[in-house]
Formats: sequence, C-alpha cells, structure tokens
Amino acid sequence: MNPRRDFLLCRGPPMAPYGNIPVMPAVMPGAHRCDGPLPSPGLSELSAFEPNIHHTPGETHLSYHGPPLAPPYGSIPATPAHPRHGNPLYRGPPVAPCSSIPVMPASTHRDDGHSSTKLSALAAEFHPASTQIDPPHRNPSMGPRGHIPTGPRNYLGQHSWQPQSRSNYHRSRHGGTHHESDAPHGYPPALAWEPPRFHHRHPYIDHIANMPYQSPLQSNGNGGMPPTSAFDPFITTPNTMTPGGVGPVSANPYSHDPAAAMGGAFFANPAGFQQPVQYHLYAPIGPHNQNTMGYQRNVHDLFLPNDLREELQKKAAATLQTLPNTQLPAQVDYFHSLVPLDLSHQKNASTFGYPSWIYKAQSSKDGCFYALRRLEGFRLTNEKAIRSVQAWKRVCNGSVVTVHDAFTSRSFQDSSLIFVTDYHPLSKTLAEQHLNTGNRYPARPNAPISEQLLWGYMTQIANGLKAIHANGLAARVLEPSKILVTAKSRIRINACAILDVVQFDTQKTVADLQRQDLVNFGQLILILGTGQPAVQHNLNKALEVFGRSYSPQLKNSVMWLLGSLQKEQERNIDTFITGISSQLMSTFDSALHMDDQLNSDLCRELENGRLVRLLSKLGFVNERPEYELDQRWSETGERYFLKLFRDYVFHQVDAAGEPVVDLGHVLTCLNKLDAGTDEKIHLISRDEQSSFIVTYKELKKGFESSFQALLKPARRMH
Ligand SMILES: Nc1ncnc2c1ncn2[C@@H]1O[C@H](COP(=O)(O)OP(=O)(O)OP(=O)(O)O)[C@@H](O)[C@H]1O
Repeated sequence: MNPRRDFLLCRGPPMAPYGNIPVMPAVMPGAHRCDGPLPSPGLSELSAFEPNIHHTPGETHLSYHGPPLAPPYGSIPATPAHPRHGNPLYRGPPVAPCSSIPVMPASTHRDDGHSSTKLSALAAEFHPASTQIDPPHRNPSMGPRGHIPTGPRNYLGQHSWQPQSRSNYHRSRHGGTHHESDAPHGYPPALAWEPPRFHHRHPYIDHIANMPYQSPLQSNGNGGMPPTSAFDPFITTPNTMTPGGVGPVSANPYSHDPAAAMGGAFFANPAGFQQPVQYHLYAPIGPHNQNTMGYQRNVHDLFLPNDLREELQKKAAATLQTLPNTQLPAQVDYFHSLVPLDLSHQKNASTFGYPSWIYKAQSSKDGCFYALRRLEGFRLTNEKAIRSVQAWKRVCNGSVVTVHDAFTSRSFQDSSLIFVTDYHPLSKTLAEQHLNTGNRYPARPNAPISEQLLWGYMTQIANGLKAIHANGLAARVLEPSKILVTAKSRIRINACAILDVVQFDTQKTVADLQRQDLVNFGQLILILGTGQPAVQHNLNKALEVFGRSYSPQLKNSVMWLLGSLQKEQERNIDTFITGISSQLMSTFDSALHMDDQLNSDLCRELENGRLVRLLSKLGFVNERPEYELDQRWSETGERYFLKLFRDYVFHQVDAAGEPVVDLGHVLTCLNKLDAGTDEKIHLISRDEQSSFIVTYKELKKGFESSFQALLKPARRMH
C-alpha cells in the first residue's frame, strides 16, 4: 500500500509528536517545505471555506499564494519557522513568523534577561486561570488577535539554536509557584484542577524545543542549522494517535463486552484495540462514485447528499403542513388538522361509485400522520361490510399502502365513509407521473417509460399482489391513478379495501377477483407502456404499439396477464412471478444497490449526531454565568481552557482580521477533542496575555469533568 495514501486516509501526518498539522502553507519564503503527506486530508479539501489553500490532487504539499495565515489552520508548527524563534537575543519587533506560527501574545520577551517562559510545566500548584506572562510590550505592528504581522523581517544575527533540556526551557519565573496577583483576569484559582500536563510557554521559543526533528532553517541567506536528522515524511514512529500507530485493529471498539469482541472474527489481530476510539478517522464507505483521490474529501462527504436532504426536508415540511382557516371539519373522529391532497375539485365516481376525496390528517391517538380517503355520500347498510377492512390490516408489504382503519362519519355534513391509510408525503400517482393527469404537475410531454423501469414497476406490483392474494384478498383497483409513486421508481398499490366495503354484496369469488387483478395488472402495464389510458377498448392495437417499444419478453408477460381470465389454464400471481424471475433478480440487485447507497449516505451522517452532542456539552459549560453560586466557574480551571478552545475553534481571524469561517477546521477540532488525541494546540487568551499549549487529550479530560460537574446532584445550600 502506498504509505502516503495510507497516512492520508488515516488523516494524521507523520509529524509526531505534534501530530496533525492541519492545512497550512508550506511553500513560503523561509518556510520549511512540507513534503509530507497532506495534513488533515480528510478535511483539507474543504477549500470552499479556505480560499487561500490550493491543493493539487496527487501532490503532497500545499502551495500557498496568499498572505501568511493566522493560526486557524495551524496547530503547533512542525518546523521551526525561523532561527529567530528561540533566539533569546532577539529584541526586534515581533517577527512575522512563518505562516505556521500560531497566534501569540504580543510580548513575551523582557529586556531584563528574564526568561520569557513563565510557568513550569510541572508546577504542582499551577492554576491555568491565574497564569500570566509578562505585561505585553505591545508592538504597533502587532495586528488584532490572531493577526500575524507581515512586516519586514529584522534579523539580529544568527543564533544557533541549541537543544536544551525541557527543564531549562520551562523555568518558572516564580519558582514554579503560583502568584495570584499574576492572574490576568483576577480570577481565583480553580480548586479542582490538575494542571501538570498543561504547559504555558513562550510560544516563540518553546515550540522549537519540542520539534520532533530539525531541518535547515532558511532565512534570507543568513545561514541555517544543519539538520540533526533527516526527515522522511513517510516514516513515522509508532504513536498511538498517529496513523502510523494505528496498527491492526483487533476488537470491536463499540462492544461492551471486550472479551466477546476480542473473540470475534471481525477484526484480524487480537492484539488489543486502541483507546480512545479515534472518532476523527472518518472511513469512507462505498460505493465510491466520486472522481477524487483517496485522501480527498470535501465537505459534502460529511453530510447527506444535497438532493436526498432536500427531498427528506420537503417531505417533512409537507407532512407538517397545516391549513389555517379551512372549511374542513376540525375533527373527524380521532383525526384533526386536515389538509386536502387532491388539487382537483372535479371528482368522478367511476372508480368507487362515489366521489372520493383524500386528506392528510393527524391522529389524536398516536400523533402520526395518515391519509384519509373519504367516499362522499356513502351509506353503510351492512355492518359486516366495514369489518372486511380488518383483513387488510394484516397486509404488510412494501408495495402496498397499508390500510389502518375504516369508519363512517358525519363530520363533513353528509354521510361519508373514511378509510385510514399510511400517508406518503409528496407522492404522486402513476397517472400523474407518466400520463400527465392531474393539474399538480403541469402539462409536459409524456416521456416513454424505459423497459427497465417498466420491469421495476411490474416486479413491485407483483410483489404487492402476492401479499394481497396470499391473505385471501384481491386488490380490485389496479389503475394508474391508484398506484402511488412514493420515491424514485418506488411504487405502492393504493386504495385497497375500498371496493370490499363498497361492493360488499358482490357475488364474485375471491379467486375470480384475483384473476381479474391479473388482467387489470396487464392493462395497467399496457397503459403505462403505450401512454394511452383507454387501452381496454382495443387491446390488440395497444399490444401492437406496445410491442414496438418493448422486448418480446415484456410483451409476452403482459399478454400472459391479459389472458388470465381464460379458464383452460390456471393462472395466478405465483406462476407469473416464477415466469419473470430473471427480471426479479435485476430489480433485486437495484434494490441492493440502493440499500448500499443509503447505507453509505447514512455513514456520512454517522458522526454528526455525536458532534451535535459534543457541541451541546460545550454549550452547557462555555460562558456559563453561574454554577453553585460561583460566578466565575466557567472562567476558571479547565473551563477556562474550554473557553479558549471555543475561541480557537470558532473565533479565529485571518491575517486581515477577517473571521475564519472554516467548517473543516471546526470539524477537525471537534473530532480531535472527542477522540482526545495527543496533538497539541496553542490556546491564546482574548487579551493575548496568556498562552497555553495543551493536548486534545487534556482538553477532553477537562471537558468531561466540567460537564460531569454539571450533572452531579445539586448540593444543598444552607
Ligand atoms: N396515502 C397517500 N399518501 C399521500 N398522498 C396520497 C395518498 N393517497 C393519495 N394521495 C395523493 O392524493 C392525490 C389524489 O389521489 P387519488 O387517489 O384521489 O387520485 P386521483 O387522481 O384524484 O383519482 P380520482 O380522480 O379517481 O380520485 C394524488 O396526488 C395522490 O398522490
């Protein structure tokens, strides 16, 4: 496997230990060229949000043509941007760092020779809210928060950076103890905060101390440092949070029973599954029909396809639609909020013997929406007639609109018979779809139905008829206006049960009615294939026209159905289904493809619900005005970091001071928070006076404990 691709799919660059360097310009004067794999490839293609980022598929670096980027794109830089960084002799203005340097406080140096590093990373008493760096030498060249100045570079000699021990670099100004007067916001220190793993450092210096490797620093020809080790982006040390460290996955991470999960054959290597689960590794699940490289993603990959979302939203809106000031009855038995679904006021009684109207209504029993079909002026003479609907309740089939109930009503100021069926929002009838009837969809030429679609319709209707006949019933009404198209190519037999009630006293046997179903079925296909609603008047002519457009197999199938009334040969739906079995397979295969596609779409949304929960938790904690009478709760302890993290995620600005609206950045950060990765990020207080380097793991810990604090039972206050 191409290691680069492997990395990219895993979305973690090999630049451990700083982990992911999200999109950041690599080709900049003086900048180290990032020849490694694309950082955060999963989201780096969200270029719609990042106008300055140009990503050429297949290349492993980013070309950058814009101004230096502010930190939104950068976590902790992986390369020393310039020799000045870390040079304690440097007294010039804050230098426009290479673009990979994150936002930093305006001043971190003092002329008195004090180290600018303020806090020992290991200081036991460290309280993040009370840490402070020196009062800033505010330099006019310093832009707004998050703005990296881009002015002329001023190099004061070349200072070779010498790796030093961490302890040297992290001297505490106050011997590692906390002084409350240093608190930037005057906040009291948090009580239950475990600080040791948060580091407050000089951002110019300390990030260098942690460089995983050193590369020659280029700076206007002033020389550079020899590399201490060659960097190969495709070689990585195993790290639990880097892709190189992912290794073989061995057990089902979601199983509550690790023993059982380990024993399963699902994961190849039982060496142990990594914790925490790396939620931020989105695995693209097929089918893949995009013409993109393996590591490329765009924002649409993380959400439902637009057309599907639009369709579902429209259906939801249609379902919830109400009709104020209507003259319809407010209540019909246990239904209310009626909305008519017919758009035509002209109703003929040809199908049922009574004019029929159809409404969407909400049930007071269960709150669900149903379709009510009303037969106007119907008088029930035989109680048994309406009980025949009971048998229809047993018909549960994907190709039949389910019948739920039937009752008579006087709510419409007449005697009406009401049938309650499933409601399928925004459905059309086959007649509306293909025969241009109804005025909801204005006239347009009838497009001929493809043979494949016609076979699809036939198999679905056959499926519905099989279920109906198997229950000892007959559909009785099989015509284009009584077949619902509920989704693309998806149809259902509608208006079942009605003739059973209305023509209860009919003398015909069920067997006769079922045979008639087959004939009606044949006529229906003929109507759809020829586009002529009145084929029964001249079947031979219609068959001839039909035969010109469709295969002999399809025509023969229709003829077989039309001949179902012939007594000499027993014909039933099962025989028919056996006859068209080859077509059933192809329809079945289409259904499987559809199923795969929907599964894949579902996977895109899979993690979004989790992110909403994450955001909700953050919202509960961030800026909380008061907790247990402590008005500074959300500004102290780990909550303070969460606040800065919120700023880091949402409130960054670019070099021009413009808000960075980058969904990719947001998703990346939130996922890493949820996964609790070891990657470090640089948080800056709003007044730019405090700067912290924290790992997502630490953030997650603080995040969880803050949220759990909110959940604990309220203390009794006396
Ligand atoms: N169960 C249902 N769910 C959602 N919409 C439905 C349902 N049943 C019917 N409709 C819609 O109601 C409208 C009217 O349906 P109907 O069965 O009355 O057809 P029609 O074309 O008006 O036929 P007719 O003239 O015989 O009444 C159609 O647009 C159809 O899509």
